[in-house]
Amino acid sequence: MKALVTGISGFVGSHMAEFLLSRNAEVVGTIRNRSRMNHIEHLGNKIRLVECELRDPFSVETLVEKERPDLIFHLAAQSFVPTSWNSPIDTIHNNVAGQVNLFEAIRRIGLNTKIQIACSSEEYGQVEPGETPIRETNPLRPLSPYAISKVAQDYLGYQYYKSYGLHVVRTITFNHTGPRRGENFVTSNFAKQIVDIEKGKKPPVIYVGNLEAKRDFTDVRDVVRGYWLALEKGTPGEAYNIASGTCYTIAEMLNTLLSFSNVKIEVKTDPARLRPSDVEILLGDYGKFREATGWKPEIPFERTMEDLLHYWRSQT
Ligand SMILES: Nc1nc2c(ncn2[C@@H]2O[C@H](COP(=O)(O)OP(=O)(O)O[C@H]3O[C@H](CO)[C@@H](O)[C@H](O)[C@@H]3O)[C@@H](O)[C@H]2O)c(=O)[nH]1
Repeated sequence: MKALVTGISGFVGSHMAEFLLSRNAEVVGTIRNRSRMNHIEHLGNKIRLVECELRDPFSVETLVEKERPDLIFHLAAQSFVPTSWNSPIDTIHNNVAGQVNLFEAIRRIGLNTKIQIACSSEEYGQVEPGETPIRETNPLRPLSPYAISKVAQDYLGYQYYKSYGLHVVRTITFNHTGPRRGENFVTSNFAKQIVDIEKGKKPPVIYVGNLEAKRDFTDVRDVVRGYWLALEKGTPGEAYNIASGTCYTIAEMLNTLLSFSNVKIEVKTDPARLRPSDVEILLGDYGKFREATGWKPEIPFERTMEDLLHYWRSQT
């Protein structure tokens, strides 16, 4: 079983690679010339890396023709919401063109590859009272260029299944975190600030943005198991929420992190961390995915938060 992971050097990609190796899959991953390798160095020659620029159709077609994977986990993306306001066209081009190039390559070469695509709960955007927990049937009211790029990826998955019969499974993943989460994202950002304070690298002040937002966090290690099950048992063309079914305010998430540390910290709002529009609440109903695959989250939120702090403590 050969699995291709796009974005293998990223946060989710590195966990996906570890999971696939535990299932004895042959793992090939795409990197770009500027990719950082620190998340996958420990995997050594257990995985094979191929340089591929997903925005370039020739690069993608060459890769797909040569590798002919059985499974694709399409995780490469510009995934940070604030960046999408600074460079909306780049986010949309990167996320949408990369996926179209993959789909077109599979279709033109005529492979039966099963493809998981990483859609996002950001697509739901403005969620009205009474709509939580959010089901896949909820209207999409995206609130950022990033969310728009994910709506496009999501519906391209639907369209390529309907038009050409491509085996695409659309996973709509709610927030996920754990060791190696990039430091821009809120859980890692706060964990790293706490660890920097513990190590005396910065004064005991933690800078924050909107602490009122509510998010549904799943451990990345549960998420990648979900992606595997999505291709093993999911129905092509369908969209599935992957979530924990519980949500916390960002303030509660911060307090959970602080409960694992001894430092006394002052919390200050940094206006630069506030967004033009922020999604107020994301709380997912994963019943459809559970029904189809048997998946449920196994790692409790507190353990994820503690592991994240341990991760940052282990970094120099
Ligand atoms: N990044 C960040 N966010 C902050 C901060 N303070 C408060 N927040 C709030 O924390 C929430 C989560 O922010 P992020 O961690 O940046 O994630 P996101 O915008 O929810 O997007 C993540 O989840 C999506 C799925 O819903 C993913 O698709 C996306 O790639 C990303 O992982 C947002 O409401 C944000 O305003 C801060 O200092 N930094």
